[in-house]
Amino acid sequence: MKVTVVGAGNVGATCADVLAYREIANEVVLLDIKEGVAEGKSLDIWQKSPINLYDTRTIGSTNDYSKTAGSDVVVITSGLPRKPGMSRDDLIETNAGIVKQVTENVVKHSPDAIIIVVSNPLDVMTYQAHITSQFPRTKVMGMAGILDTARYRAFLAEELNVSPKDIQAVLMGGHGDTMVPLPRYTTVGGIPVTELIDKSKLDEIIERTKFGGGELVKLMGTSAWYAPGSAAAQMVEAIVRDQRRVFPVCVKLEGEYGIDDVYLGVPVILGKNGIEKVIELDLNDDEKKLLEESRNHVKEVMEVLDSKR
Ligand SMILES: NC(=O)c1ccc[n+]([C@@H]2O[C@H](COP(=O)([O-])OP(=O)(O)OC[C@H]3O[C@@H](n4cnc5c(N)ncnc54)[C@H](O)[C@@H]3O)[C@@H](O)[C@H]2O)c1
Ligand SMILES: O=C(O)C[C@H](O)C(=O)O
Repeated sequence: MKVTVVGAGNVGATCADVLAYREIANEVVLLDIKEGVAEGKSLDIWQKSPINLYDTRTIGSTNDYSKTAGSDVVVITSGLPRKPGMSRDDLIETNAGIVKQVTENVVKHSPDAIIIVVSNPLDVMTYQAHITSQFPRTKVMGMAGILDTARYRAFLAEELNVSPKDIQAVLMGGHGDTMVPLPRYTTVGGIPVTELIDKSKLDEIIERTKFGGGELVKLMGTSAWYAPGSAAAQMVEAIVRDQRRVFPVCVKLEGEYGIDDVYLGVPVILGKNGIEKVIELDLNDDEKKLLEESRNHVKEVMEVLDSKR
């Protein structure tokens, strides 16, 4: 299996590193527009192989897409990260151009690839990759739900003083402040979370999760990369190993949840064909309302993109 990661910055390099040391692919190509960066980082990851004992070959490229040819999966992380005081949507203009240009090259050299978008604003950049590639919706998706859910699970594990491994949860909606956490579908070792934590504390954790990306931007002056890079690698793994994992993933909805033509995070089954199935949960009225608000927000930003095309 061959995987390309476009963008050798914080998220892309982390993703390539996880793909290599977990031997998720035989070959990982890291590509960046900045001279030497991708070559340097992939060489560094390769030189770590005798220490960490893996044989995934990592190859770097300065914007030479011929090296990426025939990739099975392409992860797009290229684009600006936000700085303190910015929203993800503020990145739209610059990143839409970058994602468009990158996707055109990906399609040319890897026409059968499955594309995973990471660049922000996530839902709308997934839309951009989809319209540029013209690939079926099952093969163009965005990574955000695994990350948002991981933050929620980590905060819950800390509060309950239990292993994060035992917390199962699902979050839906756009990757932003309107994301929709679902306490009804959150369990701790099979026990509904609502039996273990009081409502006000759970509400606090949900609020912290919604602004989890911003919390890190404020601390570091740029956005997160360890969890995002690992989350993207986990999606790649589910595809290349045909694991049929159930993850929240950003996908174009075509009537599911009563929503058409909008890119939103929903639970899906992820396997060798990409999105194998969109899972439709039976949401209650409050949850439906939150999802509708999230849908409206993403749709507005999609319209901004449409107006600039
Ligand atoms: N979906 C998520 O959950 C999530 C999480 C974290 C970050 N992000 C987003 O991912 C993106 C990358 O974040 P980062 O922290 O790695 O940023 P970064 O600045 O560290 O890396 C971005 C890289 O993209 C490269 N690049 C820019 N234009 C390019 C082009 N046309 N072709 C190839 N490479 C190009 C840059 O040279 C840079 O190395 C940002 O948009 C950020 O907001 C999304
Ligand atoms: O917050 C950001 O800008 C980056 C990313 O979307 C995140 O949630 O960490």
